[in-house]
Amino acid sequence: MHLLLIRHGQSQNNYLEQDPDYLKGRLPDPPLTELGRQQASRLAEWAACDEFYRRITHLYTSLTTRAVQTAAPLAQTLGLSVHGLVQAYECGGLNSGPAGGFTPVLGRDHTSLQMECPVLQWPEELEGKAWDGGCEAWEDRRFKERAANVLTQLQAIASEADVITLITHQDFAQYLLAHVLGLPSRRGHALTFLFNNTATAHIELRANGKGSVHRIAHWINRTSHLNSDLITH
Ligand SMILES: O=C(O)[C@@H](CO)OP(=O)(O)O
Repeated sequence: MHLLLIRHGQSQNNYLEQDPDYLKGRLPDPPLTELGRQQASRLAEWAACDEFYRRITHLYTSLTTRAVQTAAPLAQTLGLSVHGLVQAYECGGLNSGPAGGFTPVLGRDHTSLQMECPVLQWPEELEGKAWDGGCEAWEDRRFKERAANVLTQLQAIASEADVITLITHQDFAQYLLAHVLGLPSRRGHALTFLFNNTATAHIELRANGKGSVHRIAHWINRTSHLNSDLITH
């Protein structure tokens, strides 16, 4: 299986991170900025012309607004539906942030998120319900467990030649990459891999015929679809 991880485009929170009042202005479930939408469009345009991206067989996304908005142009270009993956959200889940006492915040429902991405398929486990936002304590073991679950879910649906794409988040991608590459565990906020907005990471899991699997990192943090003035972190 080929796993293509994509970080969402620049969100309003990513933009605000340069502001000293960031923690006060932080939104629980921020939308993309105009620049973030441009990044997502560039990725879709790139995908239409790139041999590897045109092989994408499945599109999955976290149920945050910024991830679903990033999925929309890519899905349209590739003519694929987008499947919501409950556990692919950012570490910590949706909450009001430090200024709001980290109060849990509910996620959106299917109808509302379909306004961002009409081809969004709702996860069966949430049938008739909105996403609960996944608010969780900041504990390394939770993120590792979620990353392992997400990869198990994706591997269960994938055949060897499939290219499975998941739109996810900077911190959670660190756990996914560590798990899929078999790296030692990381702790806290330290980043192992730079993962810019709409950057991609391509990891291949290839059975070697002797009962084990080769893990091949083809690339991490690729932003070939963006001019340098569109690269943000
Ligand atoms: O939650 C966030 O704001 C950041 C944390 O680094 O992650 P992402 O922008 O990838 O969602």
